[in-house]
Amino acid sequence: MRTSWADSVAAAENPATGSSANNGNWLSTSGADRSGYGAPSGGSNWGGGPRNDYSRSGYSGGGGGWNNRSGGWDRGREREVNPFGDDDPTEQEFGEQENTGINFDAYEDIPVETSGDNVPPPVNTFAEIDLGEALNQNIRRCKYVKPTPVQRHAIPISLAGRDLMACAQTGSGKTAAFCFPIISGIMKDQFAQRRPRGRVAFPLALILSPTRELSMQIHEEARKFAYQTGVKVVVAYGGAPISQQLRELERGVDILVATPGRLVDLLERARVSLELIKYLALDEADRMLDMGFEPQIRKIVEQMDMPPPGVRQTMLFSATFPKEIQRLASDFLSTYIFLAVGRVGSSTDLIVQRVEFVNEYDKRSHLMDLLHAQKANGVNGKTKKGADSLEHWLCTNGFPATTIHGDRTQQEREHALRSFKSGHTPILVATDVAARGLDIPHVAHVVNFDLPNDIDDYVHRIGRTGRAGKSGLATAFFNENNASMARPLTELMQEANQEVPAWLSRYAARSSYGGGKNRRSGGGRFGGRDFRRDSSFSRGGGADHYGGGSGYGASGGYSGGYGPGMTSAWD
Ligand SMILES: Nc1ncnc2c1ncn2[C@@H]1O[C@H](COP(=O)(O)OP(=O)(O)OP(=O)(O)O)[C@@H](O)[C@H]1O
Repeated sequence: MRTSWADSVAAAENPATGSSANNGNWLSTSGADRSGYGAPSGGSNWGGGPRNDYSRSGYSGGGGGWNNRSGGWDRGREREVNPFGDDDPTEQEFGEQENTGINFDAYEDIPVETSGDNVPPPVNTFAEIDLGEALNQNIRRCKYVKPTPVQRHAIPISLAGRDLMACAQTGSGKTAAFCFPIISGIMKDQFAQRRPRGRVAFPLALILSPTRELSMQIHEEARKFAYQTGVKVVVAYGGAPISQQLRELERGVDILVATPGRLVDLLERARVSLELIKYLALDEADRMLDMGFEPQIRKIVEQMDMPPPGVRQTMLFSATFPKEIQRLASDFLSTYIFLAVGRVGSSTDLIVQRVEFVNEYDKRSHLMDLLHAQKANGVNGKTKKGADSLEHWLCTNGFPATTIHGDRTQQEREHALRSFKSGHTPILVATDVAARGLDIPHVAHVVNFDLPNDIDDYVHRIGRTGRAGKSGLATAFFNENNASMARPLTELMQEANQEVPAWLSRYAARSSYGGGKNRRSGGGRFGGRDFRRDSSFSRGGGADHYGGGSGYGASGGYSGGYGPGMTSAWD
């Protein structure tokens, strides 16, 4: 999969789609391999936490023990395509190569903070968790040697049936952190096999994400994790023919991965019912609850037939969690645990961040210098932008580029992404439609050609590099127009032990926050901090309560080894 350019740069400009900031950024990639392989699991007990079982019509809740669900994946009538693409899955399963290139030790000293009542203790290995043999085998196939910090904490919490708001660095393995408990929960669920099949699909789990490409990616990952478990994963997103998605749904679905718009469409056509949802996961949850998506999410979660909080289990994940969004999100949760793991690649210094002062009219020639330098280093770049013109300009100047933004057709978007991922086109110019979640191996360089207006958007953009323990480089072009970013950028860089140019510090000293968006949501080393810790938080009446600072009682059903109710430790 590697290409002539060892790595590539993707640039993204930001014309319209998606979130608040409509500026550009750049990524770079070189395709190829990932991660490492993990020791086989042992098999201990389930978390056995205080999750309620929900008695719905005909649903008797899950019994104990493993449910082989032999008929689960289309009840044995269809052959499941091997998502690993190797026809002999036993080969390499317990393979020699483990996680080449991955430096997960970089995550070892990441700060972790949890708050809430009776927080289940973290695990150190996958072997400590009984996820079921089929899932364990897939973990080995994925070459995951050991859980990343967010997985170490989030998986036991979710397996114990607890609601969770988890804030963890970009590229740190959040997808698996919510997929594993969902898949193993469904595998254990006796009822799962007895659901009716027909025109209306009744998924047991719903995973929502803000962009089509991210939904596709989560679907691909989840299919790997669920391979041969009997758990069926289906994806539904806009811009693609609905008929095909309907056919897939009719064949049966356990986990539905969807973008909100297409899901609302399916619900309104009465082709999907959320009545049996046991697990709800929102990826990029802060984005899903900002102004752009909140009404659709409320409609899906609160106004259709989904079981309420406390009946279903809800998991919210993102690298950033502003307090005002946490407040909104708490409507969806019941007695939840807040988990914060580090910030960006920041604490681990995985991403080298540079800021250069570049006047608006100089940006293109500056970019050219950057790309030439990168090429000379044997590294290549791709860019994408709401910036077809930037793409065109790059191409005419000898830098093969493609672009992804909301004005392109879905087919064009997918083609651009494939071309960039494979290394065929080494530069991707992108808008914020590609800022979140996309996991493209070997992105060497993210260039913020136009800085966003929101520091959290910056965090997600630069997070397209420096993933899964690898190092990365991010360059931002800064000028007078970005004055409001000076202070949050300076703070973020300081936290991440980055060199802050003196001129940027001077800008920061002069500028004020002006309130709102760019007030840092994190507090220190985290991309978010439990808003319930604020003195202004009212505890009145709601289902949620916050047990900060307390110890754990045996009543939680856990067998020892608990930390304090709120921990702040270097993991
Ligand atoms: N335990 C593990 N061992 C090795 N690699 C892992 C492990 N868990 C996840 N990965 C790999 O790490 C990469 C990043 O994971 P993922 O895309 O889930 O990150 P993320 O936290 O969701 O990032 P973002 O905030 O950008 O959405 C993926 O390529 C994934 O396969």
